[in-house]
Amino acid sequence: MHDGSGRIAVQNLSKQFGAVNAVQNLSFTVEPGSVTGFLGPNGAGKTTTLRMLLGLVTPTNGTATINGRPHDQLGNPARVVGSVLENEGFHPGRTARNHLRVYSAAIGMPDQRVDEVLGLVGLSSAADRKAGGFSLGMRQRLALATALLGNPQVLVLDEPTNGLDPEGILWLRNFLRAYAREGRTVLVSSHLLNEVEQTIDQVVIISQGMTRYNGSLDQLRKSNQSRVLVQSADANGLVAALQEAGITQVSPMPDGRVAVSGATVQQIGDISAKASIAVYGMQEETADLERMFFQLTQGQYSAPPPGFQQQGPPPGYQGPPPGYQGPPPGYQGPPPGYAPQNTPPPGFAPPQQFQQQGQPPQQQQYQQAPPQQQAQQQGQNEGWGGQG
Ligand SMILES: Nc1ncnc2c1ncn2[C@@H]1O[C@H](COP(=O)(O)OP(=O)(O)OP(=O)(O)O)[C@@H](O)[C@H]1O
Repeated sequence: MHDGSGRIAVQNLSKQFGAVNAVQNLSFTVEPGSVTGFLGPNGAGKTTTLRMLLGLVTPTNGTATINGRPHDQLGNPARVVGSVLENEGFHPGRTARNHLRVYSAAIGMPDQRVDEVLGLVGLSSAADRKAGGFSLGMRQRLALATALLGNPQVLVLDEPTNGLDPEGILWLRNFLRAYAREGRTVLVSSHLLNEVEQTIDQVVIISQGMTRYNGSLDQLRKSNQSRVLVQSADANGLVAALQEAGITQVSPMPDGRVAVSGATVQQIGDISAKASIAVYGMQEETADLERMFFQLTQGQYSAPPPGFQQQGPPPGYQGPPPGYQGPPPGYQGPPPGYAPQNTPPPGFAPPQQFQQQGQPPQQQQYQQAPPQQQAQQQGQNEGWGGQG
């Protein structure tokens, strides 16, 4: 039997598809009581890892367990773990209620649970509509309702914000945080840190199939990795001089400045003086979370997000706080082959979040759960438009 701990443990997990190393020696644990973000750029190996955890793909090496057991040894797994993976299919001619009844019967839950989960995801008023006519956001909710049927201790969601409008994202955030507060385990994958940043407390960051960071989001935020922006008489000369001195995280910026990580202002000043390059100014800049995520996963982006290099420190910024002690615990170094890239190659498509900015919110297409169903949510879900 499983140990009932709610813990997810991934140990030395690898998956090779022919020549593709989709996941390489990945290890992390996810504890109950918090929402953990499983983050990495497109193709990092998130879906493959989750599919191994859910028994849908056989690992080449290593183990992925829930409650100390692989998925196929969980007994009635739907009562332990609920999941929503990409491309969930529904019979288009079947109503939401009937779809849920089929699944509910298959895992031995009473029909009454169907109405409960419809209420939990705010689909009660659409219960008798055919799933074929549902919007993407509604299909996401129906998939979540299906995952919740077994009242599982562990919830695993792959890119759950896809297709949700801002209101839906807020609703999902409140729902997941409340679910975790009940002592359950929630693991949510995303390639967009900013979409899950306000939802998660713990984070596992992977890139190129390997773990880059595993720890609390707060710790990552507080680590204050900084860089120095240098205005000099000769940017190329300064880059060469710094690299010769063994400082490798050096990137010329479009505005003529040079961004340097892993070196102090004094070191940079000494190196430029030795190379006889005049320095007109230096600014220390603390990394924001988005930039740290980018740094941790940089090897896999084809180019930095637009504006990435241009960001300056906020007004009033006075350098890193006293006591800065380097990268956070859990940081496992830059990806192999990391090389700063400053100019997007031809055909560069910016990450999705930048394409999405400025789009009008979609019209709300279904109704807030009635009060008695909200009550069923044990105070956890504040409903549409609820406050985070
Ligand atoms: N069935 C498969 N056969 C061959 N290669 C695969 C298969 N599934 C995944 N891959 C490859 O494994 C790598 C990791 O893919 P995966 O879908 O796990 O990444 P991901 O982090 O979930 O990406 P995304 O954010 O785009 O969903 C990719 O290079 C992908 O092309």
